[in-house]
Amino acid sequence: MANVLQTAPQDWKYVSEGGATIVFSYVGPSQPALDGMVLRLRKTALSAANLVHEVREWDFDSADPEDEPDDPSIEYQVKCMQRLIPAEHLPRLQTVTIRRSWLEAFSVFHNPARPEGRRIVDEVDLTKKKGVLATDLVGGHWLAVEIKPKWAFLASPTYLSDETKGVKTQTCRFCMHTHLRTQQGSQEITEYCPLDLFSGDECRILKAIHSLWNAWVASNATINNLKIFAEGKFLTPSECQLMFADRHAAGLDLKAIGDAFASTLIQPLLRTPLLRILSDLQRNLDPLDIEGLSKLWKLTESTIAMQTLQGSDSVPPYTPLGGRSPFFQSAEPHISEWIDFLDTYGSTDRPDAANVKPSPEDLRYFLLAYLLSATFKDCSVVVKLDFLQPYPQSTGTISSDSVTVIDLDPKKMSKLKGWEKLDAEIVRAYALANQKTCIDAWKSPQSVSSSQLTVPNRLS
Ligand SMILES: O=P(O)(O)O[C@@H]1[C@@H](OP(=O)(O)O)[C@H](OP(=O)(O)O)[C@H](O)[C@H](OP(=O)(O)O)[C@H]1OP(=O)(O)O
Ligand SMILES: Nc1ncnc2c1ncn2[C@@H]1O[C@H](COP(=O)(O)OP(=O)(O)OP(=O)(O)O)[C@@H](O)[C@H]1O
Repeated sequence: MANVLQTAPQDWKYVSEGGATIVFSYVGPSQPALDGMVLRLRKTALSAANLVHEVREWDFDSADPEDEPDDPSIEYQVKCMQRLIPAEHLPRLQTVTIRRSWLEAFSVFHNPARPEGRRIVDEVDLTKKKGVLATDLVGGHWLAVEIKPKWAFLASPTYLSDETKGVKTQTCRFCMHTHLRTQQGSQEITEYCPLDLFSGDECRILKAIHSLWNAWVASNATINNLKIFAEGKFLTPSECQLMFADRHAAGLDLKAIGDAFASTLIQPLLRTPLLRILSDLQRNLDPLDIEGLSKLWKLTESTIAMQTLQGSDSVPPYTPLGGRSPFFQSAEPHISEWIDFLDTYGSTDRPDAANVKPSPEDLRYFLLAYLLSATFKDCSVVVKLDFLQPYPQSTGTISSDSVTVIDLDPKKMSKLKGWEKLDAEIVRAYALANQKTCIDAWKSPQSVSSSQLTVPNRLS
């Protein structure tokens, strides 16, 4: 196992972070186990961190790292993701041991490099004894473009309510969410629509790239849907000339640089099978929509309740979606259950979304499927590119396309309730808006005409 405890904080360089983790690339003295790798560490909210500092100041260095399981992303990738995504599109991951005193020094050293907006809400989780070492996708002699594409499909109408069907089958979730965010005061205005990026159509993918670029420029690189790195350096628009080989960019304005960027990025995006794989997975794993899933939860609960409490008129209250139901298994899935789920998902016996039964087995299947779909809706794609030329050329030093997917962490059952609430909020806000039409290039023509999931009136 690579030993990061023998490295100093200055042997690492801050790369970037998301809501849950923070990533550093190794820049210290050459050692085969660490060269070309990044360290991905879990974060914790500052309030939670303070609580832990107070209560458990004493024992972290002495605790045995073996007592802590590996970061869930490792097992999830090895046992699940590798069955769904070809290995060449996944980074290599391995577990490493860390220690509180090492993390403390590390965190103090690197905190100033973090964006203020992140620094005031969370910090490296000092209680963790394990981190993840991964292939460094941004740190070499190339341009790395990271796109967080988000939701790739329009909801299937099958289980939608009459109130939401019109909206959800016309406008994609990302565009509706952008509208809500704008209403809530977000300055990050974007015209990007994921359905363009996932369309497979050159003009539409170019449109998506230009929209991402414009939002990147307008936000001064603070949007989370597009990040650009040159030799590991996170770029802002004022540093765009670093995207070019030599000094070709001199005299080019941001519009011309955006054109060069789009005409270079379009090639790997058109060629890679990864976008289509992600879009198919998202769609196939979420055939019910959160609304259908919620109806299935209620119906399953009421069906079992009525069987259990035969003859009784008293109807139990519904457990919120994803909560602890007394009527069926609703715990967070363990890795062995994920493996069984994937066996079923890959078989001909998988439950039919057009004919869902209110049984604990079908419900459990669609719950896990939804969680897995959520992982693919929230992952990012990193594309390795040659440095730009002012006028696009077909030759390049990066011989084969490298398009890799990152952030494939498992999502938790406990998120379902929040997702249901957010979905309702997004659609409610959008119903009053001037609705745009998003074109889903891969929508299957057949859809079931009427909902099979009717919650009994007295229970709805
Ligand atoms: O709900 P969404 O679509 O806004 O996605 C969240 C992301 O917001 P985004 O829309 O990309 O700006 C959000 O991204 P940021 O932290 O805002 O960069 C997280 O990825 C979050 O996942 P988790 O809670 O860290 O597991 C994401 O939450 P999940 O819905 O994937 O749980
Ligand atoms: N293997 C890698 N090589 C280089 N950079 C990486 C790698 N993995 C992650 N990063 C960088 O670190 C950032 C944070 O990682 P990641 O997206 O996995 O975090 P997260 O907290 O899970 O994100 P989210 O908020 O989407 O849940 C990424 O956006 C990317 O810029």
